[in-house]
This record gives sequence, structure tokens and C-alpha cells, in this order.
Amino acid sequence: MTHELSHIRNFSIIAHIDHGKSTLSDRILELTGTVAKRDMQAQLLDSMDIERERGITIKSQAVRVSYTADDGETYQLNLIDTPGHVDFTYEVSRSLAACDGAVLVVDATQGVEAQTVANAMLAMNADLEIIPLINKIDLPAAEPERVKAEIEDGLAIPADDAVLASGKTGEGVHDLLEAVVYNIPAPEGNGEAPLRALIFDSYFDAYRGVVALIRVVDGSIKKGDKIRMMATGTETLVEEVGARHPQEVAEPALYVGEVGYLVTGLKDVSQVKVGDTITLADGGVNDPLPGYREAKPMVFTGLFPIDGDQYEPLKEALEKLSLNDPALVWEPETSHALGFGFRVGFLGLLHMEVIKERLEREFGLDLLATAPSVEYHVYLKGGEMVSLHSPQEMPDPGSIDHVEEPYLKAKILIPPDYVGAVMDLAVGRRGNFVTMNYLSQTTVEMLWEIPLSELILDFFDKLKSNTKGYASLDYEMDGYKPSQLVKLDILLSGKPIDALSFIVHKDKAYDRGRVLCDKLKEIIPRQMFEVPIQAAIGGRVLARQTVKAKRKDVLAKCYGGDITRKRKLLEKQKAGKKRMKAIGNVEVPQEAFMAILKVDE
Ligand SMILES: Nc1nc2c(ncn2[C@@H]2O[C@H](COP(=O)(O)OP(=O)(O)OP(=O)(O)O)[C@@H](O)[C@H]2O)c(=O)[nH]1
Repeated sequence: MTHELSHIRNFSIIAHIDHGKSTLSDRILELTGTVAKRDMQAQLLDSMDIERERGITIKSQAVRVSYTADDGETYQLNLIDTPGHVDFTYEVSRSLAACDGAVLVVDATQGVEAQTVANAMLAMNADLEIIPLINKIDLPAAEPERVKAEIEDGLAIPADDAVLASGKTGEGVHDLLEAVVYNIPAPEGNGEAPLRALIFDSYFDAYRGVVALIRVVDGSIKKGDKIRMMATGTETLVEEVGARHPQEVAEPALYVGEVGYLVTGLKDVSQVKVGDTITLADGGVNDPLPGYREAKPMVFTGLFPIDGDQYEPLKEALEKLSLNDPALVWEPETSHALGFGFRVGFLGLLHMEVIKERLEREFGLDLLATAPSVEYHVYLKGGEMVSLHSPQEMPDPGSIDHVEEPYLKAKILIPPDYVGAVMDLAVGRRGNFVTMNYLSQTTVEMLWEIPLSELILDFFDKLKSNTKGYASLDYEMDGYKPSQLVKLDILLSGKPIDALSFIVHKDKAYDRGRVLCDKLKEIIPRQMFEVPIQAAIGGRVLARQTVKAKRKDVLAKCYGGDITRKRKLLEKQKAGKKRMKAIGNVEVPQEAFMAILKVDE
């Protein structure tokens, strides 16, 4: 295969969900003979089960295909698949930084949608050449002309020459590859200069240690080279380099402009960070590539095994998962209510859900998760600052000078009709309006400063439902700001339950406390006795509800007679208890801990 810069193209495919990105990628692999038709497993690029089920990509992928164009020349095309969720905006930006162009897929029956706009903006910000592609033209309802107009008016991308294609029939896929070769610029770089390579993903492989996906920006890299990761300072010998087709094939070297994988031989993924620059340990460069940022957990939750015997297995599972995930951090946590568990940090709610699901599915654990919270900075009267990852750690109010919470700069893109809806939502979430710009007649960009704690409630879901799915959200950290925050305690049968307490803005405490008591009343099943539920701040009760006592005992029906029937009933009860935790003498289901996430204003 060619290594000449002029014969390399690095690109990614971007689209709104379900517009056909994966199907199209599969067709490309097929048409270039990379994967034989009989080996095609639909949507080869989304490898992890959970990703496949949810239709989201969490990790980046890079597949190299060889394409002989109509000009008779053979080109090396590297197709880079980027993660598709707001939790992973930084990872997306690094994957795009490894590309020179992007194919923007738009469904011919749906037209431009929210994520089309959001992804196109990301690609433009990354200075990528954009090739519009109108997909699903096999469908009778396809309206390519209307969609072309939408792309031009809404995104200001010329669409006269948009590729018309069908991932289903394969029509237009050849045109797409020709467009990639002719419209996307070849990479630039200096093959003679010292090595500079961008890491745009890294993962732990049980057999080979940490593997990185890289783009060589200058120079070249081969087996046996002694390299240094510039941000972490880690040095190592290159064990192997190569490309995915999509199975890994070792190459003698990766040359300037090329994308491929690198086996580092290192055991810890935190030594090989996304966004870092690789250079040679001896005679390397001094200036890293721009854009490196530390992956920082933003959301914290307590994870507790339902069965205390699973504490050690949970610890081992977390150790295994963090080998592959530098953003995953954790430390032991003890709760009076839930026993021994861990406080775990995540990039965002999706990251949290995925990890919890993997712990349960891949490691067979039954877990209870407490409501997510953020990292607060509590300044004590003596001047000392304490970082708080859990509401339980909140010091005595008398000793606190003030509390600061993390804010985000949030960018929301919407059609003009939804400006009012977004205003209502963001103001209700303590957002400060910054500016609003018309990017085109069909797209408004609103900038807000919003406390992260408000965003991790159901903000994203609410934003989507209030704008019929049109809004897209992108955010970055904006530092800490002082806030009037208090710890709200929830009491069951008069006893404060540490795992249910949370931190809330003073002005929201009463509403949230009341709504939460109502919710908990619905969620907590009737017990043999009455269960009063109270929300309180430092002993002052704000709201109260009561779960009434159950009338009958199930076993009473058995008259002590039929033993098998009795056992069956008990088993049924046991199954029903799944995800319940006895707190004192009250059975509390998992939902109760998440109720705070669903508070309606
Ligand atoms: N008729 C028709 N259906 C298509 C075409 N391309 C994709 N589809 C269907 O559209 C649906 C979504 O396609 P995917 O390839 O999974 O779309 P995607 O954009 O990768 O979706 P996500 O990964 O979930 O974002 C699937 O049911 C496909 O079978 C096409 O060209 N024509």
C-alpha cells in the first residue's frame, strides 16, 4: 500500500442518529474489498455490545481501506469513527483533529436535524473539508432537492454537488469514494522532521497492554523506536505498529500522514492519554501538538453491592475497567444505610450508565447506585478548602465560610422557534444567559453558564423533549463559582438516610424536597408498618409524606400448610426484592436513589 502523502486521505463520517452512518461505513468496507460480503456482520465498526444496542459509539475506531480510484491510482483511506455523545466532546474533538475531511450524511427523507447541525459545526471548527451526502435515496419518500436546499440554507455548506447515495443498495458509494479522493485534502506534514504523532484513542488489551490509535503528523514511527508521551513524560519502546482492516495487520512503520495503531507495551492506560503527543525519546521535538486536555471526572456516584459479599468482586471489576478508562476514578465509601461500596467518578451520565451496565452484565454484579453529584469546593472558616465528592462529606454548616460549585459554558443550537422553550428550561436550572446568535435563518446558537449539578439532572432529556429533539448541546467547564448551597437530608421513619441526602441550591431546597417526598411515597413499597418520609435541612423539616402500612401478610394465605406453595411465594418475593436494599427495617428500591434526577420543576 502507498505511503505517499498525496495518496492518503483521513476522514470521518458524521450524521444525525439513524441517518445511516454505520450502514454506509459497512458499504465502504465491502466495496473496497476490505471485508468480504460473507464476513460482513452488520455495523462492524460499533464493536462493543452496549454500543451496538444503544446505537452510540463510545470509543473511536480507525479502519484503513485501499481504494483504486477512477484515475487508476491507489489511495490509502483512513476512516475514523468518532464517539457520539456530549459526555465525550473532548474525545470527539481529538478524533476530528486526526482527520482532514468529513462526510456529512443526511437522510433524504428526514433532512437536516439537530445532530446534523451540531456535528457539522464540530467539523467546521476543526477546519475539515465537508462533503455532504444525501442518503437513503432508494426510499420513495426521498426528497434530495429539498434536503440540498436545507444543507445550503441551514448550514451554509454548498450542496449542489452533494453525493446521492443509498447505504442499502450501495448506489452512490463509488461516487462517495471518488469525492473523498478529490475533495478532501491530502495530509500535510514533514516526513523528514522528528516524530510528532497525535493519540486520539487508547485502550487496554489483556494480551498486549495499552494500544493507542494515532495519527502521524510529522516523521515516522516503527517497531523498536524509543518514544515519549509528552504530557505524561512516559517513555517506552514501540512493540508494534500497524493498521486495522478492521482486523489488525502489523506494518513495518507508520509514515507521515498515516493513521494506525501502536502497541506501547505499557500496562496502564493513564500513561497513554487521548490528546497527548508522541515524540522520540532521543532527538524528539519540544513543542507538543495543540489541544491536549486532562480527562477529568465531572459526575460522582456511590456504587454499592446489594449483597455485601460482592464488595471484593466489585473492587476487582472496577480495577479491571479502569485499566481501560483513565476517566474512571474511584475510592472506597462507607454509608450507614448501604454499607461498604465505592465513590466513583465519571465523565458524565452516559459514561456512568455504561460503566454500571458493564459491571452488572460483564461481571455479574447486583449494584445500587446513589444519585449522581458533582465536586463541590467547601471553604471552611479557617480558610481551608475541602473538595466534596459526596453529600455525606458536607462539614457542619457552622464551620463553613462558603461553598463553590462547578459551572459549564453550554452551547445550545436550536431552530428559532425553540428559543423560548430553551430560555424557560435554562433559567429554571439557574442558568445565566450569555449571548444568542443567528448562525443562519434556521439555526440559533445560545450560550449559557449553567451549574453542572443542574445539567446532570435530566437537563439533556428535557432539552430534547422541549425542542422536539432539535436542540444540540455542547459544553465545557467554566470553573467554580460561589453558590448558596445546602445539604438536604431525607429521613425514613425519623432516621436520616445518608445515601439519599443531596446538595441543592437554597432557593430550590423547598421545591425539590417536596417533590422528592411525593416521588418517594410512590416508589417505596408498603411495608408492614407506616413509613414517614421527611425532607429536612439541618433538623428543620421542609416536607413530609407517609407510606401507609400494608394490610396483609402474603404468607398468612398459606395457613402454614402447603410447604411448596409457601416456598414459591417466598421465591417470588425474593425476585421482587431484587434491587431493593433493607435500610434499617425499610425496603428501599434502586429507583428511590435516582428519584432526585427526575424532579420536575
Ligand atoms: N432504505 C434505506 N434504509 C437505510 C439506508 N441506510 C441505512 N438505512 C436504515 O436506517 C437505519 C439506521 O441506519 P444506521 O446505519 O444504523 O444509522 P446510523 O446513523 O449509523 O445510526 P446510529 O449509529 O444509531 O447513529 C437502519 O435501520 C438501516 O437499515 C438506506 O440507504 N436506505
